[in-house]
Amino acid sequence: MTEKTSGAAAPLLRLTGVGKNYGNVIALRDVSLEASEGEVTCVLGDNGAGKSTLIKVVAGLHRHDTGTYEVQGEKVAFGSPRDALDRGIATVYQDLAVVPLMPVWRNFFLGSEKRKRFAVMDVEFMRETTHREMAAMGIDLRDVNQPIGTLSGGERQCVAIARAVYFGAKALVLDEPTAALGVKQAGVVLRYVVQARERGLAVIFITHNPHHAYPVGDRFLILNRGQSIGYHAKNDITRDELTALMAGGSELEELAHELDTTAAGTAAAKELRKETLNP
Ligand SMILES: Nc1ncnc2c1ncn2[C@@H]1O[C@H](COP(=O)(O)OP(=O)(O)OP(=O)(O)O)[C@@H](O)[C@H]1O
Repeated sequence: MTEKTSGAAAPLLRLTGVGKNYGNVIALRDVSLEASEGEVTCVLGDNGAGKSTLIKVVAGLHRHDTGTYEVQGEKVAFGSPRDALDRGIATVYQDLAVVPLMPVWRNFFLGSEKRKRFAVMDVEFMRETTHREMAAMGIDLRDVNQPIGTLSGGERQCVAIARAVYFGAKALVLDEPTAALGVKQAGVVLRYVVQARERGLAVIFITHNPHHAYPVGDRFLILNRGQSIGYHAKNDITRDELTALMAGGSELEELAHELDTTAAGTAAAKELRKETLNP
């Protein structure tokens, strides 16, 4: 477990025994997690595991029904994403709310435009700032005037991350930022995740890919059907163990067991077990 030198200081964000129902669907049950400055907490889970619901609680879109949510040691129950943002919790969704035909800098400042006297937009300032902030995160944009729609998916994610950092986020919640990306682009985004951590943010990184989570994560929460099936610090778990847990360990064993009833099936079951433990 990565011990913080700050000793007794409360983590930036802490969920304890949180539950959330949609009518009689239990989307989350008794889930706990912490996110501290300068750390990446990964939340892993398959479809329907409860990842989106967890994000919505953290981001202020939904209130939790049970358990507690604390920010810097203070209990909160956000009524809207604005409340969460006011406490420094910024969420970057996979389907980024960008205006594709507008320049990168306009998207960077969208809704928070810098103005000079007589409400005239300070375009120069916004262009320079966008370029500088992107460079600080390790991306050298040739032209901040280019429409954001011309950037790659990975670069667009990076603009959103840089923007959140610039506007003072203390905690950054990333909703499957690498899901729709190829290996190279995913690598670019992972580099940003590390950058955000280096800049002292508490990062919550939602993903279903243990190969993306493991290299950048400090803690790992694995969800399955709304419940935690593991919460580990990096030095408590290997990448292979994380992958096996994520693959739904017992479910795969069940699948292998079913396959293992004929000679041909035995070979496939063996393969499946091997795959799960040594991806
Ligand atoms: N608005 C809703 N009303 C009813 N049930 C819901 C609602 N949103 C989610 N659920 C249910 O809650 C459970 C958790 O869903 P959630 O979307 O949080 O999972 P997820 O891990 O994000 O999955 P995915 O990766 O497929 O988005 C699922 O069984 C889902 O069907």
